Amino acid sequence: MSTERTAGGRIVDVVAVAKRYGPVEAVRDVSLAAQAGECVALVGHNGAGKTTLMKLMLGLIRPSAGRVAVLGADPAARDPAARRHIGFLPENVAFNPALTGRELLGFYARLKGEPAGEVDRLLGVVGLAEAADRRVGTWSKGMRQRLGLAQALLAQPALLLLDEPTSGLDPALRGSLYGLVRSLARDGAGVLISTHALSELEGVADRVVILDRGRVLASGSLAELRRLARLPIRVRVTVEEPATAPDWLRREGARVNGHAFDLTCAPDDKMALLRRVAAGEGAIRDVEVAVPTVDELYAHFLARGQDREGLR
Ligand SMILES: Nc1ncnc2c1ncn2[C@@H]1O[C@H](COP(=O)(O)OP(=O)(O)OP(=O)(O)O)[C@@H](O)[C@H]1O
Repeated sequence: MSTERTAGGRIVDVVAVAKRYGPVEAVRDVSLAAQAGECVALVGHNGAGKTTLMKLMLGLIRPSAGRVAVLGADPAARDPAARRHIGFLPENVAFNPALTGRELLGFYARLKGEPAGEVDRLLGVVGLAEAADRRVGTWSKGMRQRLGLAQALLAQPALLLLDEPTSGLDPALRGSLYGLVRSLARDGAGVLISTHALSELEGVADRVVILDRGRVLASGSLAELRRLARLPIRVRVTVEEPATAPDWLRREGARVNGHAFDLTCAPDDKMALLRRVAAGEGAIRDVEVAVPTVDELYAHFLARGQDREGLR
């Protein structure tokens, strides 16, 4: 196994990078890093700059400003040995439909100098062993996507770049793909995933980088982003009898569903509020606490970014 996978080793370093295509600033002053064993997600709407960042990490394009290092080297230096350590699943995987899964993966394995045994192993890893000898033209989108993932996993890459790997997959297939991603990260790979959907990333991404029109709006773990956003927490208190509910609850809460009151509070005030609710003893039947969803977090950071640029 390559030394680059030593726990905590820097796999990707993007420092103050800009990329311009003529008048279009696809990426502006972006810095991000991924360590060995870490899964980092690039999240953003269409045109946010996710694919451009992946192309920069693959060395397919060069930055207009700033610096990109992958496994300590310039990815655009065209060193084939360094390229072996990078696995890439493009956004739109296209395979020759007349070939079988085994033939296609065998072709990519030969390109990477991998032994034939790896083909069978990887077809098993992505759950395609049984379909391997059918032409991929007869496969579902999810099966083709998993073949793309198997191709990206050839040669045990130290860095895995997955560009919108779950687009078009049903929830069960998304779950199994993300399960695979987690196990690769546990084995020491650095994984970068791009996606439109922040809500998919709970329990998957160690860190999330939210992008909008080429710049980073926020980055951190989902827990850190929640703390940063300070979005209100919703508390629903159900009482035995509204008429005998504590005075403060009737005053401060919004009555819903006959027997319940909705309250909101800042994250730091949550425990104090729950203590007040608990002091209501017999009058209180139930309490539910709802933290902001990841979609609400995403909307918050997008809106904040647009406010700062005077776009709203
Ligand atoms: N080769 C190119 N020439 C000109 N403009 C480009 C080129 N590639 C990308 N862009 C522009 O750069 C911006 C960022 O594009 P990019 O493909 O990186 O976004 P993305 O976040 O991957 O979007 P999507 O979710 O739609 O794939 C867009 O405005 C896009 O039109």
